[in-house]
Amino acid sequence: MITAENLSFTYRGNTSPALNNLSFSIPKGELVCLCGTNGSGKSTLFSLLSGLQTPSSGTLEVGFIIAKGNEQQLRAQSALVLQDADLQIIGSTVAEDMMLAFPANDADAEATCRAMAERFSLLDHWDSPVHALSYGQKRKLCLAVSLLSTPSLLLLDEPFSGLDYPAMLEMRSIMKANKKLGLTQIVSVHDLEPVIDLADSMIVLHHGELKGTGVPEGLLSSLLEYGIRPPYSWLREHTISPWG
Ligand SMILES: Nc1ncnc2c1ncn2[C@@H]1O[C@H](COP(=O)(O)OP(=O)(O)OP(=O)(O)O)[C@@H](O)[C@H]1O
Repeated sequence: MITAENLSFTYRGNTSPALNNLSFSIPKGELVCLCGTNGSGKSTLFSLLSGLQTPSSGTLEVGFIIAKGNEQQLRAQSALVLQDADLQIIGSTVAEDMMLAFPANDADAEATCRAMAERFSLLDHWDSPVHALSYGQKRKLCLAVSLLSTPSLLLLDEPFSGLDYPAMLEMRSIMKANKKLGLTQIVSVHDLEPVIDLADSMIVLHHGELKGTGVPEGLLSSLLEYGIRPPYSWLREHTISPWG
């Protein structure tokens, strides 16, 4: 369970808050669609949820970890997958990038990493230099590495951007599999189409304010007001059609 109560955050040197007085809760295992226009505060919320930033005021509880004050534990339990894979990959090969998630003396590390590489269809690239991977493969590598730490919260920043149709289908399959495993996932998107049918709930941000939270059906009609385009099936006949 994730709970935010009157959560606010202001960047150093800024006069207005990037997030202002947010209160919401997310049950364990949900897939949440986080949406808002550019600058609405999505990345900032991810920074707080992943322990990279500390709330300026209010509280944030992830599992039994309460920020502020426990950001280190928050970092251990939340996995943030950035939109730009090149900012996240630190190894020189797929194998090295994955193995860096474990201490050097961990005897089980290679088997665990190879199993994860297989799940993400990266095993054939095990010894490939990371610069030789495609954009989509790099993004899968980041996701695979983030899951190696068995997080309880997965934060995906624009996971569909730049992916082709088969890769988008694969990303959806990964999310569905994560959901089956009971992993809580928050997915930040500008375009709702490829994910809204998988979402249990939504969080809508606008200029750092929370404009809505709850099941998609209760929020989709209000989105245009905040510069977010509802999915086509909702505009046409107020339904959420399976994407694919
Ligand atoms: N490092 C920073 N220093 C100062 N202000 C920042 C910083 N990062 C973000 N901001 C400001 O905080 C507000 C929220 O930005 P944030 O990046 O969280 O929005 P976002 O919803 O993720 O946007 P986008 O969709 O463009 O990625 C914006 O007004 C932005 O200018």
